[in-house]
Amino acid sequence: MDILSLSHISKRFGRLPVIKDLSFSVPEHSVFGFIGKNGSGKTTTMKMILGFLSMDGGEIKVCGEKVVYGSSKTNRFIGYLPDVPQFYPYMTPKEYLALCGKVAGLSAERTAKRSQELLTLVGLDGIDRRIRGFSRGMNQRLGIAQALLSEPKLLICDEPTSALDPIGRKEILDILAVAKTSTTILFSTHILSDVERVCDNIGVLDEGVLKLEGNLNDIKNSYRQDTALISLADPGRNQELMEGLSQLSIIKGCTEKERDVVVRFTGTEAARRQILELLLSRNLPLVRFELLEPTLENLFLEVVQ
Ligand SMILES: Nc1ncnc2c1ncn2[C@@H]1O[C@H](COP(=O)(O)OP(=O)(O)OP(=O)(O)O)[C@@H](O)[C@H]1O
Repeated sequence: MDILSLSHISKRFGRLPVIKDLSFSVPEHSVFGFIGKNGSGKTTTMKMILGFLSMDGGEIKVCGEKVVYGSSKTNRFIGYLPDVPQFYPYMTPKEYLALCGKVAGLSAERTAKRSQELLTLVGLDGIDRRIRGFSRGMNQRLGIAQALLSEPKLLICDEPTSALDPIGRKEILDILAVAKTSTTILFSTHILSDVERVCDNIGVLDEGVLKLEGNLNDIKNSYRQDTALISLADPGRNQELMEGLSQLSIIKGCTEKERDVVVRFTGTEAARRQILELLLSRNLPLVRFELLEPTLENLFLEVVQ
Protein backbone atom coordinates (compact mmCIF):
# COMPACT_ATOMS: atom_id res chain seq x y z
CA MET A 1 0.00 0.00 0.00
CA ASP A 2 1.18 3.52 -0.83
CA ILE A 3 1.34 5.79 2.20
CA LEU A 4 1.95 8.83 0.03
CA SER A 5 1.11 9.50 -3.60
CA LEU A 6 1.57 12.62 -5.68
CA SER A 7 0.01 12.78 -9.08
CA HIS A 8 0.72 15.47 -11.69
CA ILE A 9 1.52 18.22 -9.18
CA SER A 10 2.34 21.65 -10.47
CA LYS A 11 3.20 24.82 -8.57
CA ARG A 12 4.27 28.30 -9.53
CA PHE A 13 5.36 31.26 -7.50
CA GLY A 14 4.04 34.25 -9.44
CA ARG A 15 4.99 33.45 -13.02
CA LEU A 16 7.83 31.15 -12.05
CA PRO A 17 6.96 27.45 -12.40
CA VAL A 18 8.83 25.59 -9.64
CA ILE A 19 7.13 22.14 -9.73
CA LYS A 20 6.25 20.65 -13.08
CA ASP A 21 3.94 17.63 -13.43
CA LEU A 22 5.44 15.82 -10.44
CA SER A 23 4.24 12.27 -9.73
CA PHE A 24 5.62 9.64 -7.39
CA SER A 25 4.48 7.35 -4.62
CA VAL A 26 6.00 5.99 -1.42
CA PRO A 27 5.11 2.43 -0.32
CA GLU A 28 4.55 1.59 3.34
CA HIS A 29 7.66 0.90 5.48
CA SER A 30 10.07 2.21 2.89
CA VAL A 31 12.50 5.12 2.99
CA PHE A 32 12.19 7.50 0.05
CA GLY A 33 15.17 9.76 -0.65
CA PHE A 34 14.01 12.99 -2.23
CA ILE A 35 17.16 14.27 -3.90
CA GLY A 36 17.86 17.58 -5.54
CA LYS A 37 20.20 20.54 -5.67
CA ASN A 38 19.39 23.72 -3.74
CA GLY A 39 16.32 25.36 -5.22
CA SER A 40 15.11 22.27 -7.11
CA GLY A 41 11.74 22.35 -5.29
CA LYS A 42 12.06 19.79 -2.47
CA THR A 43 10.83 22.02 0.38
CA THR A 44 8.01 23.38 -1.76
CA THR A 45 6.85 19.80 -2.45
CA MET A 46 7.01 18.86 1.24
CA LYS A 47 5.02 21.94 2.20
CA MET A 48 2.32 20.95 -0.32
CA ILE A 49 2.22 17.42 1.17
CA LEU A 50 1.66 19.05 4.58
CA GLY A 51 -1.09 21.29 3.16
CA PHE A 52 0.93 24.43 4.05
CA LEU A 53 1.13 25.53 0.40
CA SER A 54 -1.51 25.43 -2.32
CA MET A 55 -1.00 23.49 -5.56
CA ASP A 56 -1.78 24.80 -9.02
CA GLY A 57 -2.65 21.35 -10.30
CA GLY A 58 -2.63 17.68 -9.39
CA GLU A 59 -3.53 15.69 -6.33
CA ILE A 60 -1.71 14.48 -3.21
CA LYS A 61 -2.97 11.61 -1.07
CA VAL A 62 -1.70 10.59 2.37
CA CYS A 63 -2.91 7.16 3.51
CA GLY A 64 -5.50 7.30 0.72
CA GLU A 65 -6.93 10.67 1.85
CA LYS A 66 -6.71 13.77 -0.30
CA VAL A 67 -4.56 16.63 1.04
CA VAL A 68 -6.47 19.91 1.18
CA TYR A 69 -4.56 23.20 1.34
CA GLY A 70 -5.04 24.90 4.68
CA SER A 71 -6.58 21.84 6.28
CA SER A 72 -4.47 19.78 8.64
CA LYS A 73 -6.71 16.70 8.47
CA THR A 74 -4.21 14.45 6.72
CA ASN A 75 -1.47 15.74 9.01
CA ARG A 76 -2.77 13.39 11.71
CA PHE A 77 -0.89 10.72 9.71
CA ILE A 78 2.32 12.77 9.45
CA GLY A 79 5.28 13.56 11.68
CA TYR A 80 7.36 16.46 10.33
CA LEU A 81 10.94 17.41 11.05
CA PRO A 82 11.74 20.83 9.51
CA ASP A 83 15.31 21.59 8.45
CA VAL A 84 15.90 23.74 11.54
CA PRO A 85 13.65 22.41 14.34
CA GLN A 86 12.72 24.97 17.02
CA PHE A 87 12.14 24.13 20.68
CA TYR A 88 11.56 25.92 23.97
CA PRO A 89 15.19 26.17 25.06
CA TYR A 90 14.42 26.34 28.80
CA MET A 91 12.85 22.87 28.81
CA THR A 92 14.47 19.46 29.13
CA PRO A 93 13.77 16.93 26.35
CA LYS A 94 11.32 15.07 28.60
CA GLU A 95 9.43 18.26 29.50
CA TYR A 96 9.30 19.27 25.87
CA LEU A 97 7.89 15.91 24.73
CA ALA A 98 5.34 16.04 27.58
CA LEU A 99 4.16 19.41 26.23
CA CYS A 100 4.00 18.07 22.65
CA GLY A 101 1.99 15.07 23.87
CA LYS A 102 -0.47 17.41 25.58
CA VAL A 103 -0.83 19.55 22.44
CA ALA A 104 -1.37 16.38 20.36
CA GLY A 105 -4.08 15.23 22.78
CA LEU A 106 -2.26 12.12 24.01
CA SER A 107 -2.90 10.93 27.55
CA ALA A 108 -0.17 11.71 30.12
CA GLU A 109 0.46 8.02 30.57
CA ARG A 110 0.76 7.35 26.83
CA THR A 111 3.05 10.38 26.40
CA ALA A 112 5.33 9.27 29.24
CA LYS A 113 5.67 5.75 27.82
CA ARG A 114 6.20 6.96 24.26
CA SER A 115 8.73 9.63 25.36
CA GLN A 116 10.76 7.01 27.18
CA GLU A 117 10.85 4.76 24.09
CA LEU A 118 11.70 7.63 21.76
CA LEU A 119 14.36 9.25 23.96
CA THR A 120 16.03 5.84 24.13
CA LEU A 121 15.75 5.45 20.35
CA VAL A 122 17.39 8.84 19.70
CA GLY A 123 20.04 8.47 22.40
CA LEU A 124 18.72 11.26 24.66
CA ASP A 125 17.47 9.06 27.47
CA GLY A 126 18.73 10.37 30.82
CA ILE A 127 19.69 13.79 29.40
CA ASP A 128 18.06 16.04 31.97
CA ARG A 129 19.64 19.32 30.99
CA ARG A 130 17.89 22.14 29.19
CA ILE A 131 17.65 22.05 25.39
CA ARG A 132 19.52 25.39 25.31
CA GLY A 133 23.10 24.33 24.64
CA PHE A 134 22.25 21.17 22.72
CA SER A 135 24.41 20.46 19.67
CA ARG A 136 22.83 20.50 16.21
CA GLY A 137 22.87 16.71 16.19
CA MET A 138 21.05 16.56 19.54
CA ASN A 139 18.46 19.03 18.24
CA GLN A 140 17.85 16.90 15.16
CA ARG A 141 17.54 13.78 17.30
CA LEU A 142 15.05 15.48 19.61
CA GLY A 143 13.20 16.71 16.51
CA ILE A 144 12.85 13.12 15.30
CA ALA A 145 11.57 12.03 18.72
CA GLN A 146 9.00 14.83 18.60
CA ALA A 147 7.95 13.97 15.04
CA LEU A 148 7.47 10.30 15.99
CA LEU A 149 5.55 10.99 19.22
CA SER A 150 2.08 10.49 17.76
CA GLU A 151 3.15 7.31 15.94
CA PRO A 152 2.75 8.83 12.47
CA LYS A 153 2.26 6.66 9.38
CA LEU A 154 4.58 8.99 7.49
CA LEU A 155 7.70 10.78 8.77
CA ILE A 156 8.81 13.71 6.61
CA CYS A 157 12.30 15.09 7.26
CA ASP A 158 13.64 18.15 5.45
CA GLU A 159 17.41 17.80 5.03
CA PRO A 160 17.85 16.09 8.44
CA THR A 161 21.58 15.52 8.05
CA SER A 162 22.75 18.53 6.04
CA ALA A 163 24.18 20.58 8.89
CA LEU A 164 25.76 17.66 10.75
CA ASP A 165 29.26 16.20 10.93
CA PRO A 166 29.80 12.58 9.77
CA ILE A 167 29.16 11.14 13.25
CA GLY A 168 25.97 13.17 13.70
CA ARG A 169 24.84 12.13 10.25
CA LYS A 170 25.41 8.47 10.97
CA GLU A 171 23.43 8.75 14.22
CA ILE A 172 20.44 10.22 12.36
CA LEU A 173 20.62 7.62 9.60
CA ASP A 174 20.79 4.79 12.16
CA ILE A 175 17.70 6.21 13.89
CA LEU A 176 15.82 6.44 10.58
CA ALA A 177 16.77 2.83 9.77
CA VAL A 178 15.15 1.72 13.06
CA ALA A 179 12.16 4.07 12.68
CA LYS A 180 11.44 2.54 9.27
CA THR A 181 10.16 -0.65 10.93
CA SER A 182 7.23 1.27 12.40
CA THR A 183 6.67 4.10 9.91
CA THR A 184 7.33 5.23 6.34
CA ILE A 185 9.93 7.92 5.70
CA LEU A 186 10.37 10.64 3.12
CA PHE A 187 13.53 12.65 3.51
CA SER A 188 15.04 15.30 1.34
CA THR A 189 18.75 15.69 0.92
CA HIS A 190 21.57 16.53 -1.41
CA ILE A 191 24.02 14.21 0.40
CA LEU A 192 24.09 11.20 -1.87
CA SER A 193 26.08 8.90 0.43
CA ASP A 194 23.28 9.28 3.03
CA VAL A 195 20.76 8.20 0.44
CA GLU A 196 22.83 5.13 -0.44
CA ARG A 197 22.93 4.17 3.24
CA VAL A 198 19.23 4.11 4.09
CA CYS A 199 16.94 4.62 1.12
CA ASP A 200 14.91 1.96 -0.65
CA ASN A 201 13.51 4.28 -3.28
CA ILE A 202 14.68 7.59 -4.66
CA GLY A 203 13.37 10.49 -6.69
CA VAL A 204 15.74 12.99 -8.27
CA LEU A 205 14.22 16.44 -8.68
CA ASP A 206 15.83 18.95 -11.01
CA GLU A 207 14.28 22.39 -11.54
CA GLY A 208 10.89 21.02 -10.49
CA VAL A 209 11.02 18.01 -12.81
CA LEU A 210 11.42 14.44 -11.53
CA LYS A 211 14.32 13.20 -13.63
CA LEU A 212 14.73 9.75 -12.11
CA GLU A 213 12.55 7.71 -9.80
CA GLY A 214 12.35 4.14 -8.55
CA ASN A 215 13.96 1.48 -6.44
CA LEU A 216 17.57 2.44 -5.72
CA ASN A 217 18.98 -1.03 -6.48
CA ASP A 218 16.95 -1.38 -9.68
CA ILE A 219 18.16 2.02 -10.84
CA LYS A 220 21.76 1.12 -10.10
CA ASN A 221 21.39 -2.25 -11.83
CA SER A 222 19.91 -0.71 -14.93
CA TYR A 223 23.01 1.48 -15.24
CA ARG A 224 25.33 -1.31 -14.09
CA GLN A 225 27.04 -2.27 -17.31
CA ASP A 226 27.14 1.10 -18.95
CA THR A 227 30.53 2.24 -17.74
CA ALA A 228 33.93 0.59 -18.01
CA LEU A 229 37.43 1.50 -17.02
CA ILE A 230 40.24 0.71 -19.44
CA SER A 231 43.89 0.68 -18.38
CA LEU A 232 46.40 0.52 -21.19
CA ALA A 233 49.90 -0.81 -20.67
CA ASP A 234 51.04 2.52 -22.13
CA PRO A 235 48.81 5.37 -20.81
CA GLY A 236 50.66 7.64 -23.27
CA ARG A 237 48.39 6.12 -25.92
CA ASN A 238 45.12 7.05 -24.09
CA GLN A 239 44.36 9.85 -26.58
CA GLU A 240 44.68 7.43 -29.47
CA LEU A 241 42.27 5.04 -27.71
CA MET A 242 39.79 7.84 -27.03
CA GLU A 243 39.90 8.95 -30.65
CA GLY A 244 39.13 5.41 -31.80
CA LEU A 245 36.35 4.99 -29.22
CA SER A 246 34.68 8.25 -30.24
CA GLN A 247 34.23 6.86 -33.77
CA LEU A 248 32.14 3.92 -32.51
CA SER A 249 28.40 4.60 -32.54
CA ILE A 250 27.83 2.65 -29.31
CA ILE A 251 30.06 5.01 -27.31
CA LYS A 252 28.25 7.72 -25.32
CA GLY A 253 31.40 9.37 -24.09
CA CYS A 254 34.87 8.80 -22.72
CA THR A 255 37.18 10.68 -20.40
CA GLU A 256 40.70 10.25 -19.12
CA LYS A 257 40.87 9.66 -15.38
CA GLU A 258 44.42 9.72 -14.05
CA ARG A 259 46.18 6.95 -16.02
CA ASP A 260 42.96 5.25 -17.18
CA VAL A 261 40.16 5.85 -19.66
CA VAL A 262 36.56 5.72 -18.45
CA VAL A 263 34.11 4.90 -21.22
CA ARG A 264 30.31 4.99 -21.26
CA PHE A 265 28.47 2.92 -23.82
CA THR A 266 25.07 1.55 -24.81
CA GLY A 267 24.37 -2.15 -25.27
CA THR A 268 26.50 -4.44 -23.21
CA GLU A 269 27.81 -7.55 -25.02
CA ALA A 270 28.13 -6.00 -28.46
CA ALA A 271 29.71 -2.88 -27.02
CA ARG A 272 32.32 -4.76 -25.06
CA ARG A 273 33.21 -6.80 -28.16
CA GLN A 274 33.63 -3.68 -30.28
CA ILE A 275 35.82 -2.01 -27.67
CA LEU A 276 38.05 -5.08 -27.42
CA GLU A 277 38.23 -5.34 -31.24
CA LEU A 278 39.35 -1.72 -31.37
CA LEU A 279 42.11 -2.40 -28.85
CA LEU A 280 43.29 -5.38 -30.93
CA SER A 281 43.11 -3.60 -34.27
CA ARG A 282 45.13 -0.65 -32.94
CA ASN A 283 47.51 -2.92 -31.09
CA LEU A 284 46.85 -1.24 -27.74
CA PRO A 285 47.96 -3.73 -25.04
CA LEU A 286 45.49 -3.89 -22.16
CA VAL A 287 46.28 -4.17 -18.45
CA ARG A 288 42.73 -3.94 -17.13
CA PHE A 289 39.15 -3.80 -18.43
CA GLU A 290 36.61 -3.39 -15.63
CA LEU A 291 32.87 -2.74 -15.60
CA LEU A 292 32.27 -0.03 -13.01
CA GLU A 293 29.63 -0.14 -10.26
CA PRO A 294 27.38 2.84 -10.82
CA THR A 295 27.53 5.33 -7.97
CA LEU A 296 24.55 7.45 -7.14
CA GLU A 297 26.75 10.47 -7.61
CA ASN A 298 27.46 9.54 -11.24
CA LEU A 299 23.78 8.87 -11.89
CA PHE A 300 22.85 12.17 -10.29
CA LEU A 301 25.34 14.14 -12.35
CA GLU A 302 24.11 12.41 -15.47
CA VAL A 303 20.40 13.12 -14.94
CA VAL A 304 20.65 16.70 -13.68
CA GLN A 305 23.03 18.00 -16.36
N1 LIG B 1 7.61 31.68 -1.10
C1 LIG B 1 8.28 31.71 -2.26
N2 LIG B 1 8.11 32.72 -3.15
C2 LIG B 1 8.78 32.74 -4.31
N3 LIG B 1 9.66 31.80 -4.72
C3 LIG B 1 9.87 30.78 -3.87
C4 LIG B 1 9.21 30.68 -2.60
N4 LIG B 1 9.63 29.55 -1.98
C5 LIG B 1 10.52 28.97 -2.81
N5 LIG B 1 10.67 29.69 -3.94
C6 LIG B 1 11.52 29.35 -5.10
O1 LIG B 1 11.09 28.06 -5.55
C7 LIG B 1 12.21 27.29 -5.97
C8 LIG B 1 12.25 25.99 -5.18
O2 LIG B 1 12.57 26.27 -3.81
P1 LIG B 1 12.62 25.15 -2.68
O3 LIG B 1 12.90 25.83 -1.38
O4 LIG B 1 11.42 24.31 -2.78
O5 LIG B 1 13.88 24.29 -3.16
P2 LIG B 1 14.70 23.20 -2.35
O6 LIG B 1 14.95 22.09 -3.32
O7 LIG B 1 14.01 22.84 -1.09
O8 LIG B 1 16.05 23.95 -2.07
P3 LIG B 1 16.94 24.04 -0.72
O9 LIG B 1 17.70 22.76 -0.68
O10 LIG B 1 17.80 25.24 -0.98
O11 LIG B 1 15.98 24.22 0.44
C9 LIG B 1 13.42 28.18 -5.77
O12 LIG B 1 13.70 28.79 -7.00
C10 LIG B 1 12.96 29.19 -4.74
O13 LIG B 1 13.67 30.39 -4.90
